[in-house]
Amino acid sequence: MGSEAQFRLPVIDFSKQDLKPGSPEWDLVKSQVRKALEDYGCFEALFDKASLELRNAVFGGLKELFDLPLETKMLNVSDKPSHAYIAPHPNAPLYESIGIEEPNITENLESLANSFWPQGNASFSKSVQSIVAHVSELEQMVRRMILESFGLEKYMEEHMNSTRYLLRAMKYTAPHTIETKLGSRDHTDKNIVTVLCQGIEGLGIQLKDGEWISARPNSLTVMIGDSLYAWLNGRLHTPYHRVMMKGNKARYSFGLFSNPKGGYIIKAPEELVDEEHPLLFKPYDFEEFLRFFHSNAALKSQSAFKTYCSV
Ligand SMILES: O=C(O)CCC(=O)C(=O)O
Ligand SMILES: [Fe+2]
Repeated sequence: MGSEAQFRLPVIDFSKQDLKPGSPEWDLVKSQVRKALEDYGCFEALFDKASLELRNAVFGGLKELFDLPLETKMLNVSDKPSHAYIAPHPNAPLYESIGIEEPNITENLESLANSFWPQGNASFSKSVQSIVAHVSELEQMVRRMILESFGLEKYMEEHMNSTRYLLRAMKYTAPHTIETKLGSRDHTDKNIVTVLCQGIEGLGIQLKDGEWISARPNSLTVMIGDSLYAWLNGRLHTPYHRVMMKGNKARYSFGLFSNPKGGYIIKAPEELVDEEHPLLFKPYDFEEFLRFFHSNAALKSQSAFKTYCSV
């Protein structure tokens, strides 16, 4: 990990002024997105609206957040285990994270800031609100392009309305070592689309041939999760990824995850199922799957997702 030559993810430019559905620029980017997601399951997005200045302001806010006492961070309670505060754990001693549900709703962000800081934290709320607005715009463009590229326009509204966002902020403590240490073990994401933003290097992505490559420091990485893989009946790739750490710098990152809403049944459209492409997954409810994922039964299986809903 770590040498320039390894920064080999496809890079796709979303910063063009007139990137509007139907324009030639849109169609060009759409074909790049489709190809990258078939081959890698992810790509690096260039998106000026989520500027470096704004990202640095967010990372500054996250540092303040993670510097709070443990008892304060534990106040971020949620009935969903993956949405709450996760403290460093013997299996992942460098990692801690905080989930923010529906961060695109201003009141959610403000009530979170109020639970951490007695007077709130206006600059934290403002920068997070702004990055979420831009990154969710990018996420929606990507999904729109994916559906269009498969000729699934008639499902667009249903698909867009069947998800909600989760923002997860992450801190990886510096290991103070020369050799690399595991920050977060290899996994595929369970949701629809993830957009990850890292302040410094550390994110590794596994290629289809098993080789690991690094995402660039300061990059925005867009990747596909298991639920979109299932909905598309396996047409795009879901990449394994992990975080490796070395040296003396703490690493901050955040991910905006589009998650299927509870109660919505994920089922591949009939257009994607035929003799050549038999149905891969039984229709399922994401929140029921999450309950299975956090149960003991899931711990025993290689891939909880496949155990839960493979045909
Ligand atoms: O910190 C990162 O860059 C990766 C985090 C990740 O893979 C996840 O939260 O699912
Ligand atoms: Fe992940």
